[in-house]
Amino acid sequence: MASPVSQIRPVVLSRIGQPTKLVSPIKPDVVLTVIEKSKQLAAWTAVDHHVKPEHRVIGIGSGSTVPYVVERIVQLGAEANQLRVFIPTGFQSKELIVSSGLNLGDVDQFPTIDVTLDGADEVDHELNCIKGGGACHLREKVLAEAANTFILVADYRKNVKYLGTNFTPGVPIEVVPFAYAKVLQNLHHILGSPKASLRMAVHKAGPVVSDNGNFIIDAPFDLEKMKTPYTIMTQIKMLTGVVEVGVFCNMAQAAYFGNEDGSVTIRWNDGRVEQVAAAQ
Ligand SMILES: O=C[C@H](O)[C@H](O)[C@H](O)COP(=O)(O)O
Repeated sequence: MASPVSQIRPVVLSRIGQPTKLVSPIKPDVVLTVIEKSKQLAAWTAVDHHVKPEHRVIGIGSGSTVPYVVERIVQLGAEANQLRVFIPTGFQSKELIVSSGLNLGDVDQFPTIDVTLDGADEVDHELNCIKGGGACHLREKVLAEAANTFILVADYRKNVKYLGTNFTPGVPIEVVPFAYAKVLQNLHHILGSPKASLRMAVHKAGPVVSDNGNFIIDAPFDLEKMKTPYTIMTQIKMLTGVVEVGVFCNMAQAAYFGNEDGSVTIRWNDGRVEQVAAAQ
């Protein structure tokens, strides 16, 4: 299948007296700042390491880092991708897959995925992570579980010792709408998150509604509690009305972090940490 972005070339914006700026072809309105460049480095390197020629079913996550995953996959060429099917984690990644000319599938057709690549809001040294800053964590967790290999991609700000260090809105929790007030009450008074709140939409009156028609609660916990993410995750998940919790434990094989200096840090689930030069 021909891809509209199969001939990706970096776009160089240059005006007299101004520094040259790289612009991503897949995000043409985004000048590659250090942070954007870091996301791209992580994504490209992860694709180079984990998307193998024999892979046929590939999970595509959500967020602002994942477009660079798709950018690199498209660079593999139409021939490499023609027998592949790409599974989205929500509306955004579905649009990304379709607009990139890649074949779209769904996890109910392909419950086993070769590799899923996804972003994260924060990742600790044991590869536990917070996800759901974009309200996509339910589908993301399903695709992470369905994958033989689950890989995280992020910029250097997400590489932390303990969850909740830089990402402060709290743990994203998807809840069925009619139960939100009760779940909030339980978070405030039983689980120790007095500032837990319903996520409100920005350009719409009322709450954020997920791709699954549910509400999202953000529940910040103190750092001591976040040092045991599995416990927090299971306690929240036990609350009636909770559909999924944006804490992922023991799921990722590796996390790729693009750094400010152009290198990439790779954390593996066996504790190894590697520093590699960026993908070209
Ligand atoms: O719901 C959104 C997802 O979990 C994203 O993968 C996460 O928020 C990270 O997004 P970004 O790459 O934009 O930081």
